[in-house]
Amino acid sequence: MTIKSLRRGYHVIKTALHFGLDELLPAQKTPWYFKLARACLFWIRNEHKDTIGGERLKLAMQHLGPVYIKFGQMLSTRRDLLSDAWAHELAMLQDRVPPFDSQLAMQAIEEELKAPIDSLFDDFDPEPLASASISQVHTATLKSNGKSVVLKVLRPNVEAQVVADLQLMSQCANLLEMLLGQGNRLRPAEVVEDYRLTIMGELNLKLEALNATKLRNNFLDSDALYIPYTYEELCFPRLMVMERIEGIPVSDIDALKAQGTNLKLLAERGVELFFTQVFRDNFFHADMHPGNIFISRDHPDNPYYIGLDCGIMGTLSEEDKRYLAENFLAFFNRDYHRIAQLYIESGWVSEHTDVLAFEQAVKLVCEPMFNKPLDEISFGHVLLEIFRTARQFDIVVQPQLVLLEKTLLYIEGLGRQLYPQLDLWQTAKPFLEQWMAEQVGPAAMLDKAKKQLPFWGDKLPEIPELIYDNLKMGRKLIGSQQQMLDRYLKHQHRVHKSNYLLITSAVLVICGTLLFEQNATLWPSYACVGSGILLWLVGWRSRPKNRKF
Ligand SMILES: Nc1ncnc2c1ncn2[C@@H]1O[C@H](COP(=O)(O)OP(=O)(O)OP(=O)(O)O)[C@@H](O)[C@H]1O
Repeated sequence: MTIKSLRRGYHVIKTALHFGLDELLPAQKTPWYFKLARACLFWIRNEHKDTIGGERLKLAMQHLGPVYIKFGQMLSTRRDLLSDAWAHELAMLQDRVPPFDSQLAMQAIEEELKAPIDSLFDDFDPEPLASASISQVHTATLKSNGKSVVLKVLRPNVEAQVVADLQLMSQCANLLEMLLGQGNRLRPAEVVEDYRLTIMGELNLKLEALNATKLRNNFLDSDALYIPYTYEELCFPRLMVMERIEGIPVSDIDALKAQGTNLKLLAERGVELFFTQVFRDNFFHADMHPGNIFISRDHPDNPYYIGLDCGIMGTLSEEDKRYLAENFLAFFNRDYHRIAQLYIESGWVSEHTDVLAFEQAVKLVCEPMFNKPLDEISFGHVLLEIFRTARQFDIVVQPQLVLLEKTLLYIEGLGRQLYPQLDLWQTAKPFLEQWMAEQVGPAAMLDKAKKQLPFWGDKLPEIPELIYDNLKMGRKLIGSQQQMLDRYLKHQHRVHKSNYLLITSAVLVICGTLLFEQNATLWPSYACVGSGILLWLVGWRSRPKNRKF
């Protein structure tokens, strides 16, 4: 631990105590040494006694800076762990932070490009277009084609700051886990690990550029989503250059209305996009907060989304996808038993779960939803509530499912904001039904066979050789089996012969003994015993040496 990290640690502890976060721990679970340590820091007082818990946490995170602000934002999406009130407070955290010095930005850009900015760009604007917790965005014109672009550059030293803060966070999380006990539903260590994966993904802009290109290619022919072009040859871990887009922020409903955007179509397209990304492409944008989504200004009657910031993308396994689709369908068919079964079959909950108890719990979650009009039912909330329920049954929620549930909540929230009567089921059902039919119908079989074709194409030339080798091996096998049989028969023959001689010798010895007692002449008796001994010797010698053949 360096002096710097000790100072940072002290700053974090001071902030936590200053906002009274220690008082939020249940008193009965706080051990004596924790209370003693708190008493030793008596000069740091809780100055927010009148503020409620969620708000105190929000203020503390705001005070601690960008890494904690982003952590708070992520935490706000873990509604399976936090109560709605706390999640609501944390969702209000804004990571629009003051820009950093343009000189530093330009220096970082030139270091990555290994060339002066004006050798590649015209009109570079030192005034940032936007400035967020991790990066800052500047506009320019690309010299080679005259197109408007943006340069997204990481904040100076942001990686070191993130790593140091993460280390501290995971130490605090481990301490908290110790205080609250392993079984606590907050699972601080798991949450911090989840955050680590998320934020580390955002720290590599080269990776973000690759994600953006992949998503762009998936939707090249789409009239629902546009992803700006990234100039991959100008993308590096700390710098990303992409096409500049013009759009209306999706949260600016007034501006969307003013230009006559077809909001119903837009909301429905949002749901379609989600299902297409998850089920068709298995590659979904998992950071769809309103700051990353813009709406086209052209043809507002047929509007499309513009997506930015592909740092966090999600994928599901084929199995998870199928279980998820079946889950949605089972939910709308009110088949709670099937939902419970699906959770167990998929391995999302332990196989030792009491299915009936779990089914009852799922029913308690789902049934009230059906008393609502369809346009008020929320897939995201259903999934969220089922996760919360499943936690009581010791579910290990897969990170990719949490990402998906979070994205679904965003999409739904967005859709309902755009068009409050949005009927998610009507929009999603045809898609899901078609997808399921494609998975299990004859077309799916044909498709799977088609997918196997390259494999068989590869293996086909080897088949005659394999057949020849197998036949040869078969012939050898028959030959060796025949030899084994011959050996066995010979062995049996020797065993029988030896047994016959031994029994005969025993009979002759017995006869010789009887003759010896009854006859005055002794030679027949000696002859019997002698030939008996001779036969015994021959029989003993002809015995097979070992029992194996
Ligand atoms: N291609 C672009 N064209 C126009 N503006 C852009 C473009 N890319 C980013 N911006 C602007 O910069 C802002 C920040 O970009 P982005 O969301 O990618 O950064 P970030 O650091 O990942 O922020 P956060 O993760 O907090 O959302 C966007 O909200 C948008 O206003």
